[in-house]
Amino acid sequence: MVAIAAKKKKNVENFIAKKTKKEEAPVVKNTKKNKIDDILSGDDSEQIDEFETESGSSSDDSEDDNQLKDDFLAGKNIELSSKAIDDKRARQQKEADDELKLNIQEETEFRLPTKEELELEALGPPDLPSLQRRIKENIRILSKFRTLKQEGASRKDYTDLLKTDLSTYYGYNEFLIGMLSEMFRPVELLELIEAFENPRPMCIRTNTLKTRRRDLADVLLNRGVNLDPLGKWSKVGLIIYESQVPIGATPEYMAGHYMLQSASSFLPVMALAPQEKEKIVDMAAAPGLVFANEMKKQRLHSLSANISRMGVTNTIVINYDGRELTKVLGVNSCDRVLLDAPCSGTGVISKDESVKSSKSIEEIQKCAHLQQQLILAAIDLVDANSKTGGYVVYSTCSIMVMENEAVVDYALKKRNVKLVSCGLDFGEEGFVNFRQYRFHPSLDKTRRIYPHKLNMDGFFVAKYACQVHSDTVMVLMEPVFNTWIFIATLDLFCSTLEKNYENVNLKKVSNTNPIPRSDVPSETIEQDLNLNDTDADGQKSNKRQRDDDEPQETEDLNETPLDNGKKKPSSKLTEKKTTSKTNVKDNENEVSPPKKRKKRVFPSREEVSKAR
Ligand SMILES: C[S@@+](CC[C@H](N)C(=O)[O-])C[C@H]1O[C@@H](n2cnc3c(N)ncnc32)[C@H](O)[C@@H]1O
Repeated sequence: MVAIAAKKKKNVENFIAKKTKKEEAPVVKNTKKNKIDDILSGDDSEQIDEFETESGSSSDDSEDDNQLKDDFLAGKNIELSSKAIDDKRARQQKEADDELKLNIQEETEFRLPTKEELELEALGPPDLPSLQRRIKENIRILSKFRTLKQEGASRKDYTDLLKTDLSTYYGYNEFLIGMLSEMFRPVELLELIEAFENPRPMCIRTNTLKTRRRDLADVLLNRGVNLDPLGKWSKVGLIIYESQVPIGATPEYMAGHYMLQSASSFLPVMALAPQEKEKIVDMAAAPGLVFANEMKKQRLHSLSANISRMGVTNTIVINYDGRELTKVLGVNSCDRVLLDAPCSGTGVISKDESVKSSKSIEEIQKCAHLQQQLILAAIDLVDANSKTGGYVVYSTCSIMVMENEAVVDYALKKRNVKLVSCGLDFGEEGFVNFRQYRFHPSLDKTRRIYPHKLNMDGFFVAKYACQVHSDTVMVLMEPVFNTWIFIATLDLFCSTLEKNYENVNLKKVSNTNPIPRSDVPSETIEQDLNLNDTDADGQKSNKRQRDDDEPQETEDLNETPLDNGKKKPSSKLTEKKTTSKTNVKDNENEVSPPKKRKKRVFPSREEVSKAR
């Protein structure tokens, strides 16, 4: 006992020493105590409190105070000390006055640049500090528009400038910045974009087949890894702040004690939520089987390597296009399907900056079309009459509505399934209304994860599920590149997994397909998604071409956002949207020539990051 206590104490000391060195943790602030509470016993809390006190004592103020204290102790004249205090106060007052003056100056000075000024600006390299100031000022004005706006200027003048400035400053293409600005208010848009500039914290998932999180944390702490539990919602995750050893090459990693995984990626398996009794009892009674399918041959090697490293033994790796799986495994042959679909990656820009400028409407449509096909195949694999149910979880690391709510809504219309809660008590509700689109009301049961809100990768989860009482077959469709397979398996086998989540999101209620729903408006986003006449179900789509003069809604930066960041459907109609829509359609069908645009001069990536 004494030896264990001493070891724990040493761990704490190590931990504290490391914490002092590291920068402030991105997700969990003030967590040293939490961590110790969670990982170790309470004996060392005094030291931790001490550390916290010490760590907060290096400000300018305390330096000044120490100086005063030293002077006083050295017997210097008390008047001197008093003068020093007065000087300090005067200095602080002057700084505050200067800042106030600067603010007033900025408030009165900001004006929208003229067309000529903008044209001139576009000819030279961008002045990034001025752009940054202008973005901030613009957003400040937009958030108090009536009071602060320039006389005669419209909201659109400001939002157009904002979109252009954001594109130039952060390197986004016009399409993506336009899409994002339709989803978020200006302040939140900037928060999101800023969040994409920074990496998310590294997380690991404990392989509970081989170890316990507490033991793993202990070993890693001793190796010089600075870590914390990943929050109350996960019992197996650890967040890594800093490490003196490569996390992907420790002996514990090699031995399959953990898996590197982003926090968002924990969610689909949580949403699938096999319940403890079902898993353990039923699995022991009739061992579970996981089909891990991956279409790309070159990814099979790492998939198999992971499976074997993690000690997973109940898995069959197969190599098919997910859309063909019903032919391979049979229609209505499975109890659950997890579809972590291939997507545009617009939720993980911090991992892949190229997404900022490489994604176009055509590419998003292409992804969405494939996702539609995959989700139908996933549902078709599930047996609605299965004793255990038949749940499908759909997830993407995209934040585009077209790849998420629109795909889920599409499946609701094409199959006899229903949405139920994901069982995740965080994240934003999925959109029910977006621009002119109206999705099924139950879409509010899906979950959106944003980096600026939760410091997790942008993600979307919807659970397509049937009630399960014991697991016999689980198909991880396509997605299992390197994680789901054993994660799902671990969750099936182990009693330490997350639970207490409502078990269903989209429930397959019948193996027959529905007649078209009449409770939704005929025009939905799916019509925008289908690039050709055949829909994802292989049937002729009833896609209706939008008349060019059909009224469109305003850009959402011009609309009043709802409190939760969603936009109220607006009845205000503008020409602008019709124009941009026509341009998109022009690309597809060449109806009319797109408007000529001046080519913008973008700074090089190096230029931008250097300046920033
Ligand atoms: C989002 S990733 C899956 C990531 C995985 N779940 C993980 O956590 O590591 C999507 C995967 O879908 C695969 N894929 C793309 N098109 C597919 C298709 N038609 N059928 C099956 N898999 C496909 C890609 O090769 C990629 O590995």
